[in-house]
Amino acid sequence: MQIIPSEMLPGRDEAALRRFLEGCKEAAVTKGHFQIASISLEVKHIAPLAVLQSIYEPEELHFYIERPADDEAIAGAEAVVQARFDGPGRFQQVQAFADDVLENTIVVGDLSEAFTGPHFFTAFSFEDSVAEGGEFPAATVFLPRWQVSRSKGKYGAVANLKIDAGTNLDEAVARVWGAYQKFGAFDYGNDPANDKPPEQPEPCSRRELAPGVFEGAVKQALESIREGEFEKIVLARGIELEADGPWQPLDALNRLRERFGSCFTFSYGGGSGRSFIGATPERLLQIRDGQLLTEAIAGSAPRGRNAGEDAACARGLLDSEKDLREHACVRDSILRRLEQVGIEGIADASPRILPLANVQHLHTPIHAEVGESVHLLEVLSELHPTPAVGGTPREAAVPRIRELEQMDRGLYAGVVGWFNHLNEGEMVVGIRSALIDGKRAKLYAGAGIVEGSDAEKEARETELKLNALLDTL
Ligand SMILES: C=C(O[C@H]1C=CC=C(C(=O)O)[C@@H]1O)C(=O)O
Repeated sequence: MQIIPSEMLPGRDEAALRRFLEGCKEAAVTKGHFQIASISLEVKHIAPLAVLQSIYEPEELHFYIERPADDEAIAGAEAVVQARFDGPGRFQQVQAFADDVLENTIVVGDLSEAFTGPHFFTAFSFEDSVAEGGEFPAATVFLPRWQVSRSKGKYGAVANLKIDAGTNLDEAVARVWGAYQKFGAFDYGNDPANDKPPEQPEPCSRRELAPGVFEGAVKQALESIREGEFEKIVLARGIELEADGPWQPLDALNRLRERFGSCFTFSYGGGSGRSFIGATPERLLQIRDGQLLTEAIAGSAPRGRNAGEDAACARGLLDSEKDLREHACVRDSILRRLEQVGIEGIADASPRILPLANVQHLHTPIHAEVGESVHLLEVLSELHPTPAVGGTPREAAVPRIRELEQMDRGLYAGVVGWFNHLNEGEMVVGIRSALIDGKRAKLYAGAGIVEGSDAEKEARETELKLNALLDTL
């Protein structure tokens, strides 16, 4: 990646922008390869979700992630370059694709703040491969044409353009200049969608994706655990809702982020009119400044109706031998997997409580230092799926999941997130999520099964987890 000194910052005037893009075109001709021109600008207050909503096109790729508690949000829309992969090598393929794009990227602008420069957005399904005709590919990666972000009181906008020998520079300049004017002083009042309150369709039917399967699957899994086939497996159930009108995924997202401020609220649109949205508590991986954060979240209890009942539920969870065992499976597996890629994770010996609006969990944060030689996607490929959504041992448990659940998980319990050229990124686990497709929404929730689990109780737990999305939709 080539970085042009920021004094040459285009966007402050159109002539400088043209000179920068002319340079990119010359590079494209010389190298015989398209160049990505990436322009980063600090802008005045901007609300990434509102901007995304104003440019949202169901047929275009988009990505959004926010954790209100961190005061950070990033949105990207329209793919300037994209790729899809399938199979066990998908993480490596995404990395190779991004490396190739970055080799041919020329960056200019305000690069000192978070979320500046080009960012890649990704979505990985739970399984390595998806069946032909699946709703989303097993791996998608794209570099957006427009990216807007908020990070601790700073706001940024990035435009990425693909420039080759045939690019019409007048059009390219007009496009970026127009976007700069728009994002530089974004006018929320200009969006006709803001004139009326969001319309919320009413769900009119609900059906199980695999009727009558869940509790039987838990019993079968317990049998396999007793026979020593595996120690833990996470089994999920899915429901499909149909509404009297199309769901508005970004309106739903707005409600999710209000309710689940400590969760990662995300939306990924695959360009087929479908959106995968959710509010997940689970960070699979964050790397920034060479520091890695991940966490074990497993073991669940309801929230109480008052402080006393809530504390009693929390105490019950912290004292539950079964939940502690279920949790330890996840923590120990993450530490082992990190070790496989030469990373020493540091974790407390006993978990704490993570309270969410609808449920509470056992939680162990894990942190580590990562050397420059380990790529984020390499760590990701080792970690996914953790036993919080898969099982232990992974090789024995994960292949049984589809057979026991009798449904396709798709992106549920997969991974969504972003990464950049600095080997920084944030990847979260796609649980507490819904796949929205017009009037239809598929919602999934799972529960960890270990010796001592009770099928009925686990079914109730999945109901509690489903509520996160049900209440919102
Ligand atoms: C698989 C899910 O939750 C996982 C994450 C946290 C706690 C879990 C549990 O207690 O079973 C699950 O492992 C889900 O919400 O669909």
